[in-house]
Amino acid sequence: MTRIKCCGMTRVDDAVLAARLGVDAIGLVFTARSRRQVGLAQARDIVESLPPFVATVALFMDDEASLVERVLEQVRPSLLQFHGEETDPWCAQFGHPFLKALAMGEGAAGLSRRHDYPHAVGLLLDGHARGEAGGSGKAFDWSLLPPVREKPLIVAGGLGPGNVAEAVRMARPWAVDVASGVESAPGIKDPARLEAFVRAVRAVDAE
Ligand SMILES: O=C(O)c1ccccc1N[C@@H]1O[C@H](COP(=O)(O)O)[C@@H](O)[C@H]1O
Repeated sequence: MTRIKCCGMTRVDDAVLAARLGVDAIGLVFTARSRRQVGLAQARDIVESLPPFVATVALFMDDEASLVERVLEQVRPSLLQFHGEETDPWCAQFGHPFLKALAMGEGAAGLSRRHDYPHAVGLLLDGHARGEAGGSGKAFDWSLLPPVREKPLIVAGGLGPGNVAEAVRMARPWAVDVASGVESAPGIKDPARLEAFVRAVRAVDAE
């Protein structure tokens, strides 16, 4: 079964709906480089609204270690996600499981960096170019995913209800991750689009 992460949650109601629809993980963006940035109290409210077995992922992009530490202490996310130029030892310093995002804007070059992160529990391949923020709605060539995977691979970037089935069929990833493709505005999830996204993934899983 393909896991689903819905990133850039800013409202309790959206997170509760995502959980009800069967989303496996929600993402909370703490970097100031995002239009979906949440504060600590807002993030804690969202995390506390979730039922058991829905994972929470705290996203950073070249942020200070002190911010990551505050989030770990006050929000207690299941996983960290690093979206910038962070190195493997830097990401590992928190002693908390993390995903490392690789920018797939230059195609296979991004994928070649997967060997640089031995401590990551998974790699998130996003369509943005190196140095750019994610959450931009840019897709990459899903046929680039290698057949042999040392770690879980998560496909992100430019996914939505209309193309996620094709992405899953082509790439057979561990999980898919979506932000802008299920929104009516940055950080505001659209219930119909979110439901259609989950349905599309589950339909391919059932094929
Ligand atoms: O969502 C953001 O605002 C964001 C900001 C900075 C780095 C990463 C960000 N989001 C991640 O990007 C992927 C792809 O987003 P989209 O679906 O193309 O809009 C998203 O899933 C987040 O993991």
